[in-house]
Amino acid sequence: MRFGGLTAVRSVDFTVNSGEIVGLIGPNGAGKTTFFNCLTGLYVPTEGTVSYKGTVLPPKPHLVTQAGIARTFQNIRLFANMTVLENVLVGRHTRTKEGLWSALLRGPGFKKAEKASEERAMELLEFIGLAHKRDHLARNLPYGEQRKLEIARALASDPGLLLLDEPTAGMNPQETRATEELVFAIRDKGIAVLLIEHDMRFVFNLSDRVSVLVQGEKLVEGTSEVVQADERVIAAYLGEPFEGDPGQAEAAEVEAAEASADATSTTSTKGEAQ
Ligand SMILES: Nc1ncnc2c1ncn2[C@@H]1O[C@H](COP(=O)(O)OP(=O)(O)OP(=O)(O)O)[C@@H](O)[C@H]1O
Repeated sequence: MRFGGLTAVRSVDFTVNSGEIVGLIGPNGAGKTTFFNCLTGLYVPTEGTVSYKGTVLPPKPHLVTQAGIARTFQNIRLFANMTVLENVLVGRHTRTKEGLWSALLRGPGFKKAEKASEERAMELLEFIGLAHKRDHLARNLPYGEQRKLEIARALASDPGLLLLDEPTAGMNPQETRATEELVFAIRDKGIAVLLIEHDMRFVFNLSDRVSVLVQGEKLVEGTSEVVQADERVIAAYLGEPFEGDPGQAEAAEVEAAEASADATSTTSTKGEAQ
């Protein structure tokens, strides 16, 4: 995927199998979200294709959802002034066959479909533990529940593959643990999960396989153990391997941090004086 002169994702060949949880990690700007956007039809890749169950997908978001791939976004994208139930029902629309006229006339076919959709939405709310809040406005939910609701909305399209973009961003440790259980439960339903995450403990704990993107290219892919031990990953992403006298290295880091803090406070003092 190229943007003008910038190649954001280069020759990334990537497969997710059913029943798998796969983690996609990499430093900021590595191309992870761009890769998700290519998979879901938000971007039309400059070269290459995305296939689902052996069929090449047209790069159009609604067709990708219809085919069986659903996603959440890095930032919450709920309908804040709609209820919890309504938000899930919105995610259901790709699976209802009733057309516009039927919906407008609210004929018997529409009412039946509406009832079935509502039942399915309630099942999903039970599954994520928000059934008791069905009539609450989305904006009034605590942050962790809003993220859960996004996942329920994505599940409402009955996906075979769920893409989660930083599902634990901004969560406290309890919410993160609950999300971990939720992802396992989703996998246990037979849905494949591909997730972008910066929380390394979360990603290595959950994933059957982890793929590392660096500057738009796949650096390494393997089990959590393999990836965590890979020298290139440690150097490029997890931090330099620890070498030499720890005392000296620490002292140098503290000195550098103090020097930069001094510089910042001098600048801000100057700023205030002006
Ligand atoms: N629509 C766009 N137009 C131009 N450049 C873009 C566009 N989207 C992404 N990029 C660039 O592509 C590169 C990859 O960005 P991307 O957001 O995919 O990285 P990321 O790995 O998801 O980062 P982060 O972890 O910070 O979310 C960056 O250099 C970014 O500036």
